[in-house]
Amino acid sequence: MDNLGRLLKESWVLVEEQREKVSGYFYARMFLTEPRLRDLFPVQMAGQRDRLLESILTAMQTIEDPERLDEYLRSLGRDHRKYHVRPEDYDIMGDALLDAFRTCAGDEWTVEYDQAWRDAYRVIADRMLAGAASDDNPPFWHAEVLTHERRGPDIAVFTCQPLQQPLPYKAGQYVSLEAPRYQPRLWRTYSIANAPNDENTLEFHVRSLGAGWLSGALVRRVKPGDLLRVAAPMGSMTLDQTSKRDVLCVAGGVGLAPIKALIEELTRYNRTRWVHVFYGADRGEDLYALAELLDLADGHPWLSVIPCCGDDPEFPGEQGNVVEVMTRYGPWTSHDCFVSGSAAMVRSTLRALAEDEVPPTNIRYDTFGEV
Ligand SMILES: NC(=O)C1=CN([C@@H]2O[C@H](COP(=O)(O)OP(=O)(O)OC[C@H]3O[C@@H](n4cnc5c(N)ncnc54)[C@H](O)[C@@H]3O)[C@@H](O)[C@H]2O)C=CC1
Repeated sequence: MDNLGRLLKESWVLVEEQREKVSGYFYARMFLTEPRLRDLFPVQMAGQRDRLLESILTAMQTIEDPERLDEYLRSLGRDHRKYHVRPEDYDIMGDALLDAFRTCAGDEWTVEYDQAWRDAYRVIADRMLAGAASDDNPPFWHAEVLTHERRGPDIAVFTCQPLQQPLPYKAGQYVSLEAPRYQPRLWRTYSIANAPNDENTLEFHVRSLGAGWLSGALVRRVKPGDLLRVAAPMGSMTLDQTSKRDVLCVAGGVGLAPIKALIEELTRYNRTRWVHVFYGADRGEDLYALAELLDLADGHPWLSVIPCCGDDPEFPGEQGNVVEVMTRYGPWTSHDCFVSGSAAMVRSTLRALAEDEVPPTNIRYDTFGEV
């Protein structure tokens, strides 16, 4: 690791236990300096606070992979066009962030750490600005909800269609969504669950265990005819069409969404690569898209789908969580691996694949900064 990476990681340790304090201080300082920026954020800030730190974490996790970091920051910049952020706002945010770190870290914060974050922030801001400047698409798309289907008490599958122009993306990517009618200015990321198609429709799978926030509205309130806003696509969990390796997909719960998009994409050109999909949920009734997956497997001999349940002894398929089951079928050493689910599930899968000695470059996942 180079010196900058070391300084960032060392200094992060001083603040990581105090994330809430850091983000509280950051937003307070930023809104004090530029009250106009307050209007970009939702009335209730509680669900918003972690977003900034998640992005910083993702950037730090990719710092040793310059190509991935560059693409991540550029797409984050494209995504941030939805806020109508001005270049000078980036300076205000950078000052507020450094101030928050300094205040929360206390005496152990050094001049070296300060300079390291200043340098890193400059790189981050420049790449995000470059990403935003090179994007000819609108800052966000208005999309009309076409279908909305509840699949159990907490899960919905819905489709929408961008109105002004198609939204170009790659299978496996995710976007920020806003439902202005129900939760104005509250943007959250969701993976697109279908491969790009001629009708330009986008499918989403959402689970919400509580009543509040955006997922709650998307599951329980949104209906056909509603308008959503969709920001620029992001994410690196995409297929390399030139790869000859077989494919392993590991999906936990609604983490199936990007995996389903990848499978759809593969059905268009794949003839030669074996594709194994492990799809896990706690109970059989939570495997909300199993029938569709099995239909796809029926039509494509290269595709096998292995459903599993961790908490349903009556389930006729595999028993155990998706990582345990996938491990039983391994090793996966020479596969291209795609992993999607909760942060804990992704972490556990990465550990299992490391034991199989899968090269990290053959593993794709997007965790929105949580792993
Ligand atoms: N691109 C991505 O990575 C995406 C991630 N997600 C995330 O996927 C998650 C899905 O949530 P739910 O549907 O509620 O599913 P869930 O969290 O109930 O988990 C479903 C299954 O995943 C496995 N699993 C979960 N935690 C595990 C662990 N620690 N170790 C081993 N296996 C584990 C188990 O088989 C479990 O039955 C959410 O956190 C969501 O944010 C959703 C869409 C895309």
